[in-house]
Amino acid sequence: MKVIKFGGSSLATGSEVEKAINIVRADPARQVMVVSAPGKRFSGDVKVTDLLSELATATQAGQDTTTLVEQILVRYMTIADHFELDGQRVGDHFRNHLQTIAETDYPNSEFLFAAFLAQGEWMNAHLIAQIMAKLHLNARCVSPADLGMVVVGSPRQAQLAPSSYDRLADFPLIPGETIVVPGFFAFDQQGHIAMFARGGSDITGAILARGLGATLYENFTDVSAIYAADPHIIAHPRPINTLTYREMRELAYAGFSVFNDEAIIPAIQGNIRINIKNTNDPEAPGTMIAPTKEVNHHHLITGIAASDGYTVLYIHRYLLNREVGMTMKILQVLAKYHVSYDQMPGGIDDLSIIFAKKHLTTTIEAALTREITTAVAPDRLKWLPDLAIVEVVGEGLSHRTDLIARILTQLATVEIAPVIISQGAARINLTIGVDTTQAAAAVQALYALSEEEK
Ligand SMILES: Nc1ncnc2c1ncn2[C@@H]1O[C@H](COP(=O)(O)OP(=O)(O)O)[C@@H](O)[C@H]1O
Ligand SMILES: N[C@@H](CC(=O)OP(=O)(O)O)C(=O)O
Repeated sequence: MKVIKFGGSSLATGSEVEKAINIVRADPARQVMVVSAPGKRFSGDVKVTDLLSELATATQAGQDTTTLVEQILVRYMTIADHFELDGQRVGDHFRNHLQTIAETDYPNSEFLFAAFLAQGEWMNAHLIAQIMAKLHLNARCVSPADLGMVVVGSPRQAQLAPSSYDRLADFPLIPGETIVVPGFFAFDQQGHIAMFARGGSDITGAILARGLGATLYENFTDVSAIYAADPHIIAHPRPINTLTYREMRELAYAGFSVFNDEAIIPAIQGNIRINIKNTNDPEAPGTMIAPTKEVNHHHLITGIAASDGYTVLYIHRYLLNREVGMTMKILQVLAKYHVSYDQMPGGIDDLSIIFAKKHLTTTIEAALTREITTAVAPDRLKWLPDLAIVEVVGEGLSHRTDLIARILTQLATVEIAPVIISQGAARINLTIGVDTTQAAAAVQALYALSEEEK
């Protein structure tokens, strides 16, 4: 059995949904179809999930939401029309459904927000199951709750409760039948909707692949492969045949938005290979994400990713490394404000804590400055805003002693002086912090190096 997930970029229009359904019917092993909400139809278009985010905000503010609701519904009605389903009926059904969502009481605004955002996937899964039934395919929509998925934690960034896997293992898949499952959300113990992180339909697919014992997790999107660099930064970058889980996780974390970084974890736990493929070119082999691979000696650097939106807190104090418990005191302050950090490189007298900006506010920054100053009395403490992380990734990075030197020299040739450099003992990635304005230039320079480095 295979789990097959289609991203919003593959389900934005009726003709794309048709391609997706044809891909599912081409292989009877594709018994579990996970769907996202309709994505952008053209550059500048708005994803349904983003429209739902606006709807949540407008509903909370007590504004008139009629136009916004119709803007969302027309996306589904157009897809229904493509298959000669009654678009008006689909629209009426979903309008009532969104009305119910708006009238429900939620424990707080976070739950309300999650409940609204989840509806993009909910409506798409219901519509696609109806379309498949009209096409005389044996398909039905199954909710994450019916599968036994239960989530815990923040309603906007939920995690699967591990006990879900016991229930998933007992879910009876029927030979010859495809279940259509909405991605991106599930319910908590109290029955409230909670969503995974944005891009989280990939996570649902990976959970189902592990929990239902799939032989393969196929992830269909709008590119024919994962490329060695973001195609928005490099024109026609080199496609990658195989990535290891570790490589994918590092690259996804640092900007390869084609696959969600959290979604690799269930695949690792279940030892399930992931095949990224193109809905518009389903015969192309795509990229395989696997536990191990043969190192490509022509390209020891597998990929280069960049992501902006980071801030560094730099703390300097002489003999910092001698004082037992110093780091713990800093971490206690972070824990008090529920702030997680991304990385913490350091020297003998200083520490640099890298935060994703989305985890900070000006109030939190001020509180951290105040309390860390009290806790460890630094000689110097300063915030360095506007950091981008450039991640150079490859299982082969340790195969040449001069590779790290060449990476840094290459950056120097384009006059980029890294703010931060960090390499873990696994030696599969080099993290380079640069000013946000230099991120694209750094990727271009390092991609050129990865092409010439033999
Ligand atoms: N290294 C990369 N290789 C391929 N695509 C990438 C890469 N980095 C970023 N992307 C972008 O990821 C997009 C696919 O992700 P996304 O739009 O989230 O798809 P989906 O809606 O199918 O989940 C591609 O269209 C491409 O612009
Ligand atoms: N629709 C959700 C979940 C998702 O995974 O979407 P996509 O598959 O289009 O990246 C989002 O936009 O975050």
